[in-house]
Amino acid sequence: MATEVADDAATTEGPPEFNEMEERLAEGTMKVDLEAPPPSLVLEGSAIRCREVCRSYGKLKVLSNLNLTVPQGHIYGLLGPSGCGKTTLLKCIVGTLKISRGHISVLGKPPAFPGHEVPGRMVGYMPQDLALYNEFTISDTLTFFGRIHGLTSKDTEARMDFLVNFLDLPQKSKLVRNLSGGQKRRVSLGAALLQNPQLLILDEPTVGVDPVLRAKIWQHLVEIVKTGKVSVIITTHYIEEARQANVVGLMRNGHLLAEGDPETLMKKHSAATLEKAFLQLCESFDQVGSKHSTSPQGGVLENSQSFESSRDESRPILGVMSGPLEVLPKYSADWKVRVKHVMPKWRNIAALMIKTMKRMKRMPGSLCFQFLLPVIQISLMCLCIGGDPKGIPVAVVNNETSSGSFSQSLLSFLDNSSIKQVHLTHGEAFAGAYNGEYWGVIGFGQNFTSDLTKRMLQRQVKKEIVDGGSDRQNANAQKKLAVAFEDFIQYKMGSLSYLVSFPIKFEEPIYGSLDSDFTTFVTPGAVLSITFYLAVGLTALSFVIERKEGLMDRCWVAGVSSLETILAHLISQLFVISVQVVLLLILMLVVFKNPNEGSLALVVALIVLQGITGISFGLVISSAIDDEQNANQAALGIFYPNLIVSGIIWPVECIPYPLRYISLALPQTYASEALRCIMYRGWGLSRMMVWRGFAVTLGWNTFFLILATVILKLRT
Ligand SMILES: Nc1ncnc2c1ncn2[C@@H]1O[C@H](COP(=O)(O)OP(=O)(O)OP(=O)(O)O)[C@@H](O)[C@H]1O
Repeated sequence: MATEVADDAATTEGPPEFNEMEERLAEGTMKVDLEAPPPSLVLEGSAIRCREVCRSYGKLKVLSNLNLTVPQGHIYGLLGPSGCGKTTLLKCIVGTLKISRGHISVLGKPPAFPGHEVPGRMVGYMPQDLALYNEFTISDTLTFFGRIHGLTSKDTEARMDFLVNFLDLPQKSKLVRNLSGGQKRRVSLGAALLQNPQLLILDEPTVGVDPVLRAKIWQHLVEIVKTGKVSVIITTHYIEEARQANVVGLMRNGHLLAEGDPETLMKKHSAATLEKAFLQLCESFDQVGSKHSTSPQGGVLENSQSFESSRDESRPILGVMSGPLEVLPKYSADWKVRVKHVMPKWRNIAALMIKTMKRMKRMPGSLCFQFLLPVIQISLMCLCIGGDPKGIPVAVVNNETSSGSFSQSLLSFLDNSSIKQVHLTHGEAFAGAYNGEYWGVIGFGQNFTSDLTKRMLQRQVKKEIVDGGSDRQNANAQKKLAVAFEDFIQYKMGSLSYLVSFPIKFEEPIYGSLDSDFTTFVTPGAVLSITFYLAVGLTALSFVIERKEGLMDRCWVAGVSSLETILAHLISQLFVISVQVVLLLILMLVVFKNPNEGSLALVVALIVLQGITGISFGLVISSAIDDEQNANQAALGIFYPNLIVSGIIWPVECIPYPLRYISLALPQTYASEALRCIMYRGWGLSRMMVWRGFAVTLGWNTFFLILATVILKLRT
C-alpha cells in the first residue's frame, strides 16, 4: 500500500522540520504514502503531534508505536472499534496517563511541561465518563470550571447563557443528578467548551444526543475551527458523522491504520461511505496480520504487530509523514517558571474548597452523620465501657446460723447493687456455679465468727482458722468482698482495725484519684482514634469516588495539581474536624465529666492534628487504591489492629516486646499517652511525654502527605 513516490505537492514553504522533509522528498529518499494528505495538513503547525507512542496497562499493550498529527485549526475525527485504545490515547494527550515510550507535543510542548497551559486553560476536555458532580446544578458546574480557568463571573455568566441555549440544556438551576443521560453529556460538553479553549479534546461527545443536536454540535465545531486558532480531536462511534472532520484517523488494536481527509480515504477504497472504507482497511489489516503472524501466542496485538512486515508499521497506511524523520525539539524552562509551576495556586484551592462546601450543603444528611457519628461513638464508649458490673448472681453458703454472727454482718457490707446474694446449701451453690448460674460462691464455715475473733485477738493462729471463709471464681466479687471485709473490720475494731486489715495502705495518688476507672484510661486514646479513623474513612472514600468517576482527571486537565487537590481537601476537612472536636469535648468534659487538668488548647490541638493525620492517611489509601470497596476494606482492616496495638484499650506496657516496638512506631501510641498526660497530669509542652506525642503526630502527617503526593504523581 505504501510506495516510494515523492509527492509534488509537498514543496510549499513551511517550518524547518517540514523543509527538511521537502528536500528528502525531492531526493526521493523518503517513503511516503501515495495518498498523503493535502500539503496544508502536513506543513501547517500541528496542534497535537504523537510520535512512536506506546502505552501498556500491565502486560496489555494498548498503543503501539502510534503516530498521529492533528493539524492546527482542524477537526480530527479519531475512529475505531470499542477497546482499540482511543480513550487511552486521549488520556496520554491530555497528560493524565504517562506514555511508556515515544513523544507527544500538544500546542507546541509536551503536556504538563512547566509553564505550559496544557493541562490548563488552553485545553477543553470532555472525558468519556460523565465526570460531573451530581449534587451540583448546571450553573454550579460551569461556575466551578469557570473559577478554575480564572474567568470573571461576568464572562462565566455570558458563556453559560450561550451554552445553555446552544446545547439545549434545561434550567441552570437543575441538579445534575436529576438530568437524563444525554443532558448530562451535554453539560459535560458545555464544561469543555466553557473557556473557549484553543484545543478541544472530546471523547464521544455525541453519544446519547439526538440527531438534530448532534448536527448542531458538529456545525459549532466546524465554525470554531474556521478561525484557524482552535483545533479539535473528537472520538465517535458514529463513523459517518466524522465525514465533517477535516482529517480522520482510523485506529485498530492500538495502531493507526490510516490518517487523511475523509474524501481521499473513501476515494482510495472506492467506498461510498467512510464506514465502508474503514471496513476494507480493517479487513486488509486482519488478512495481512493473520498471514504474517508467526507468534505462537497469536494474540490480537501480536498479530497486528506482525502486520505487513516490510512496512514501517508505526506509520499509518495512509497519511502524514512519521516520526523517525523529525528532529524532536528540545524543551527547556526557566527555574522561575518551574518553581511557579509547582507552587499551589490559591485560585484553584479556593475553587475546590467552595466546591466541597457546596457539596456538603447539598448533602445535609451526610454532614450531620459526620458530626454525629463521633458523638454517638464516644457516648457509647463512656456509657458501656469501664463501669462496674451490676446484679451479678453470687451463691452464698453460710454455715453459721446465729443472727449476730460476723458472717451476717460481713455480708451486709457487700455492695448489693453489684452482687446479688443467693443463699444456698453447699451442694446447690457448687452445682449452680458449675452450671453457670452463679458467678461465684462465698462460703462461711460454722466457726467463722469464733475463728475471726481469735485472729483478731491472737498473734498466732492455726491454718484451719485462716481457711474459715472463701470466695471462688469471680475477680470482681473478690474485689467487692475485700472492700466489704475492710469496712467490716473498720466497723468492728475501729482504731485497732490495722491489726487485722491488709498491711499495705493506699494513699491518694499524685495524679488522678483512687477510684479512677477504665473509662478514664481509655477515653483520650478513643477520642484520638475516633477522630483519626473518621477522617481516614471519609477522605479515602470521597477521593476514590472522585477518581473513579473521572472528576479528578477532569480537574487535573483543567489545571488543578495534585498538591492543590490535597491542600483544598485538608482545609475543608479541617472545618468538619473542628466541629467534631468541639462536640467530642463537650461530651467528654461536660456530660461525662472526664477530668482535664491541662490546657484545653493543647487538647484541641492534638486531637485536630490527629484528624489531619487521618486525612493524610486517607489520601494515601485513595491514591493507591482505585476502588471504593477495596479502600473501605483497607481502612477497616487497619483500624482494629491499630486500636489494639496502639495501647488505647490496654496499656502498651502489657504488650509483648517485639510487638511493643511496632506499637511505639504507630501514629496514635505516643499521641494517646501525650493526651492522657495533658488531661490527667496537667502537663504542658515542656514535658517530653507531651511534645513527643505532637512530634510523632506531625512526623506521620508529613510522611503520609508526601507519600500520597508521590503515589498520585506516579500513577498519572
Ligand atoms: N485502567 C485500565 N487498566 C487496564 N486496562 C485498561 C484500562 N483502561 C483501558 N484498558 C484496556 O485498554 C484497552 C483500550 O481501552 P480504551 O478505553 O482506550 O478503548 P476505546 O477505544 O476508548 O474504547 P471505547 O470506544 O469502548 O471507549 C481495552 O482493552 C481496555 O480494556
